[in-house]
Formats: sequence, C-alpha cells, structure tokens
Amino acid sequence: MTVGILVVSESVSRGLSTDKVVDALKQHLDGFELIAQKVVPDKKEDIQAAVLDWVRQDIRLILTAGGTGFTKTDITPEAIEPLLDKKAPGLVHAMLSYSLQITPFAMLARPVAGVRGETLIVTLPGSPKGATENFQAIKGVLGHALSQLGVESSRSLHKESGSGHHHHHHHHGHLAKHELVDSVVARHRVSPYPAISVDEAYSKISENTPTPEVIELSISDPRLVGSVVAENVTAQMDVPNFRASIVDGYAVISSDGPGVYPVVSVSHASKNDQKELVAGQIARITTGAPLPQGADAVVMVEETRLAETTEDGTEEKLVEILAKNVKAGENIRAIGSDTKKDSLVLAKGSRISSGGGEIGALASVGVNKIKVYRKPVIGLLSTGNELQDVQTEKSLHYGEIYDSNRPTLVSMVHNCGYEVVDLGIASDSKDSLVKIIKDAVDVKKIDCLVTTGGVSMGELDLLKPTIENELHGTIHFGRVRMKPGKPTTFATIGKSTVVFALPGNPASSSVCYHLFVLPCLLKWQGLEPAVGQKLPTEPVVKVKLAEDLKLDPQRPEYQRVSIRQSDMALVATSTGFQRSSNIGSFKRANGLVCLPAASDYGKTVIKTGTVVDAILIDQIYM
Ligand SMILES: Nc1nc2c(c(=O)[nH]1)N[C@H]1C(S)=C(S)[C@@H](COP(=O)(O)OP(=O)(O)OC[C@H]3O[C@@H](n4cnc5c(N)ncnc54)[C@H](O)[C@@H]3O)O[C@H]1N2
Ligand code: MOO
Ligand SMILES: [Mg+2]
Repeated sequence: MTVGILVVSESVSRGLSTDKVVDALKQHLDGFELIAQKVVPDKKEDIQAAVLDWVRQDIRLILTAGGTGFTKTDITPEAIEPLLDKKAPGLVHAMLSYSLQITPFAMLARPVAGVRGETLIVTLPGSPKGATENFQAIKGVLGHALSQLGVESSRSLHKESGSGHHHHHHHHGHLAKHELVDSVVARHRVSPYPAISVDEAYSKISENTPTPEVIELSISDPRLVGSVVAENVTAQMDVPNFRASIVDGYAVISSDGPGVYPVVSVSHASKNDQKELVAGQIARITTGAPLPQGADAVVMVEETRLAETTEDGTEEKLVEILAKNVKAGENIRAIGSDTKKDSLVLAKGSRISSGGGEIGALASVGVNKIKVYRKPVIGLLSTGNELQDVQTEKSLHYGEIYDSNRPTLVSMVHNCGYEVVDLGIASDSKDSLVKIIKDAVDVKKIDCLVTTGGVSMGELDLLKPTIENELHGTIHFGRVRMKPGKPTTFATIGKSTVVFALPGNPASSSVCYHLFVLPCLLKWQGLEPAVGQKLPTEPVVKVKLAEDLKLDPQRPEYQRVSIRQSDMALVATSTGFQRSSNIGSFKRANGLVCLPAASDYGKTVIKTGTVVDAILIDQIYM
C-alpha cells in the first residue's frame, strides 16, 4: 500500500529546523510503502496542491503531520476538509480517544480524516510522538479501509449501476492480501477483492497467459487435432508429381481421333515405367495411373468397344475409340494441379481440425512431422471436506455430497482436446492444498491448475490465502461481476503455472470453465483472438430468446440454454432452473446466453424474441 507523508511546517520549510516526524513515522510503516514525502509551509494552497498531486498519482494513503493545533497558523484541517469526498469521523474519534488516554491536551487537537477518490487522507499532529501515537491508533484498520476503498462493494455497485454511472476504479500496486486467519472472528466481512468486469478479467488473463511453446509432433500423434501450427509448411513437391489419369480407360493421342487402335501397353496406378506412345497407338490405363509419354488424353472405357482379342482370348488386342472431339489434356490431372511445389500447405497460426483435412494435406506432400504450439496440461482438483468421490461407492454421511465438479470438468477439458491430470479431492486445510498443488506442479508437471471450491467468504475458503501466502503466487483477480461465478479467482504461481480457482457451486465452475479457463488455454496453445477481442473463445453467435428471462439485479448473467436452428434464426430455450448449485442446468445445454444486469439494461426482464449473444459450448444438434 502506497503512502505519502506531507510535513506541514513553516520552520522546516524555511530550513530553520529539521524534520523529525517522517523518521519517527517510518518506524511504524511496516506493510506500507512510503513513496512520497514533502515539506510545505502552513499555507492552504501549498497543502492542497501537494495533496491533490498525490491523489492524482493514486497514492493510497496520505498522512499530513503538523498544523492541527489551536495556534493562528494551524490551518491543515481547513486545507484538507474541502478536499474530502467523504469524512471518516471514526478515525478521528479513534485517534482522539487514544491520545486522550495519554494526555488531556489531545482535546486541543483538531484532526480530520476522510476519502478523496480512492485515497485516504489523515491529518496527524506535528510532533513525532503525537504523530506516531495517532497513527498507531488507526494503523490496524487502515489495510481494510484501503482495500474497501478499492472495492466495488455490493452496496456501492447498487448505487452506481442504479444511477447509470460506471465508476472506473484504478488499481495500482498490490491487492490487499487475504490473510490466513487463525480464528473465524478475524475473517474478512467484506471481500478484499474488487469485483471486476468480465472484460477486465479477460485483460488480466490475456496479460498473464504464458507464451506458447513450440514442439514437433508426428502426424499420427492424436494431440495434433486441435493444435495450432507454428510454422509455414510449404509443399516440397508437386501433387500429383506425374500426369495422372482421372478415369479408367485408354491413354490416347488426341489428334488420332476415333478409330480402331492396338493396345500397346498397360498403366496401373502403381510404381510405373512404360514406353512412349506413338501416333496410332493406345494404352490401357486406370484411375490415378501415370500417362505414358506421348499420350495427351484419356478416353473412358465406356466410350470404347473391344474390336479384337489376343489369340488366347484373355487380352485386348484392338480397341475402337468411339469418342469424338477428344481434346488434349482431357481426363488428365496435370503435374502440380492439386498442390503446386513451393505453395503453402498450412499457414502458421492455422488450427488442425478434427475433420482430418489438414493432416491429409500434410501427408499428401510427404510431411510426417510438424511444429505446433504445445497444449497445456491441466490438473483438476476438487476441494471440500464434504466431498466424496463417486467412484468409491461409499455411502454418504449426513452433510456429505458427491464430488460432481471433477467428473464434469474432466469431461469438458478432455473433450476440448487437452491432457487432464486428475488430482482428486483436497480437504479444506492449508496443508492438504499445499501438498497436492506442489506435487501437481513439481512432479506431475501440470501447466494449469483448475480447482473448485473454497474461494468465497467462508472460514474454510482457503484457496486465496493459500495461493498468496503459502505458494507465493499472485492473485490477479479474486471476484468478477457476473452470475454465476462471482468469486472466480485467477492467479499465477512462479513464471509459468496458471491457476483458476473456480467457485465450488457446480454450475458456477462449469460456466467459468467456458468463460475463462478455455479462452486462456486456447491462447496458451497459440490461437489468436478474433479482431477486437482479448482472448480466443468458443464461437459467439446471435440467438433469439424463446421465452422471457428474468435478469439479475446487478450481475450480468450467463444462463444455460439449448440452441437450435429454427427458420432463419438460432433460437435459445432455457434449460430450466438456473441456480448455481444445479449442474442439471447443463443438461441439454449447448449455449450460454450473455444477459445484461437489470441495472445496466434498465428493465428486470428481457423479452421473448430479443436477440442476444450466446457462447456456443457444444454443437447444434437437429
Ligand atoms: N457470504 C458470502 N457467501 C457466499 C458468497 C458471497 O459473496 N458472500 N458467494 C456465493 C457464491 S456466488 C458462490 S459461487 C459460492 C462459492 O463458494 P466457494 O467457491 O467458496 O465453494 P465452497 O464453499 O467450497 O462450496 C460451495 C458449494 O458448492 C458445493 N461444492 C463444492 N465443491 C463441489 C464439488 N466438487 N462437487 C459438487 N459440489 C461442490 C459445496 O458443497 C457448496 O454447496 O459461495 C457463495 N457464498
Ligand atoms: O456467483 Mo455464484 O457462482 O452465484 O453461485
Ligand atoms: Mg465457500
């Protein structure tokens, strides 16, 4: 947390005395980062100019020292007060009552405290002793106060969205840490993580997705499907690299015209060398076989007649060509007419589809290995003391539930073509989490960890503090303004491990997989986002709503729908009960409709027939 200390003193500013208050306060600034200090005389304009400058620089806490007493020149409170958007009388009260226990002269102090923008401003007395005493009185709550200032709390969100204004918060420096608490009474009562928009979340994911790594795969490697090509592949040969017949029939010299001709040779589609054809001769040929030298067209067998067999009756001797006006080149694939030597077979950045076309194109020009971007390996971990693995067939004790998130996510991740490492279930303890995660990263070599559960406000929601404090990771965001999935958490550990700590609610974690995890994986494996987008995603299509849908008051919502083609439009029908606990809402769901919050939309219901965006999470079945 950044701090600036402004010393208000006529004598120090004129060099008549030296300042001691900054040094004294410094002793107590652990956990803060002193990034600015300045001395100004007891002049309103100077004080205000310095404070406003620091507010603009987004310094989170400004402490002034001096000018709070009863003498004529003491005007710091009068300078500060008009700058405050909101006053913080509680802080003033705390400082005064603390000081009063030490000296009755505290009654003569006139401190003010309050907020401008996202900066907290507190006036302290000018004496080193008084300043540090006052600071100690409030220090314990400053971290929380400052984190709340940076937070779109649910209350401030109501106000903002209700009035239609979107206040943009700037977050510089560090997020307030979500400490591991020993006792439930010390837990946060408001999340210290600001609820950022989905769009901001995309920026953070995009910035923190590792650069794709190039590997070489054999064309028979099943991982190739879905991989993105990391090199331009050009054809080292022509296809075909000989003149090939398109039909079964007879190679002819077109200028010979119709008539009866001797069959002088046979060309099958195989390794082949046969002698040159001269005028007045024909050669039997099969589809795909090379044309003999001298021949310039092929006549289909259907347009000929057997004129005479060999003596033993087993072979054609003379065949009559019935076709008229045969042109040079007829029924011949010219050299390089399918693929020209040196032409581009696959461009860098293209994706190898499951249709097989790209793999076939590579094989046709003799390429059997190709450079692609490596797909990250995903570790999946469920967390929660209440979870029972459905495979173990144990019956449930009261309060226990089956782990449905892991099987759901294993299938989602696997079907998107990624290697999955099933990390099982962790209990709600720091040690269990640390042990499993360290092993997954160091030994099992996963790239991306996806956990479910333990990211909200409960005393057993340990993912955030464990990632920060035990695994020394960085949390890039810990809440998103969306439904479901509000406590979605995105972090990195070290240089190259990405962590998505998804909410435990089953529909929430599945929605967040499609919204956040998959786009990150797609970028990580070399896919480019569409123009104007921050991350590559599943296809987004326009759909017409088949029914009225109720909107969440504050959060944009991603409802599960079933999308089908109807006349000229795609139509979306809700899959039913949408509560985050209901994984059943994913049955028959091939889309997530992106609905605005009621506060943004201006209405509480979005009507049948309205066209909205939908993320296509599966195929459209008939
Ligand atoms: N005071 C507040 N409480 C909650 C808030 C909040 O903002 N303030 N947010 C709610 C929202 S929104 C969500 S979403 C959940 C997220 O919870 P957690 O990520 O902390 O997850 P848990 O508490 O561990 O579990 C929540 C729920 O999901 C069930 N669960 C967990 N794992 C699985 C699994 N593998 N398979 C099936 N079901 C699972 C778990 O039993 C709980 O019922 O928090 C709200 N609370
Ligand atoms: O955001 Mo939570 O994911 O509503 O259930
Ligand atoms: Mg919880």
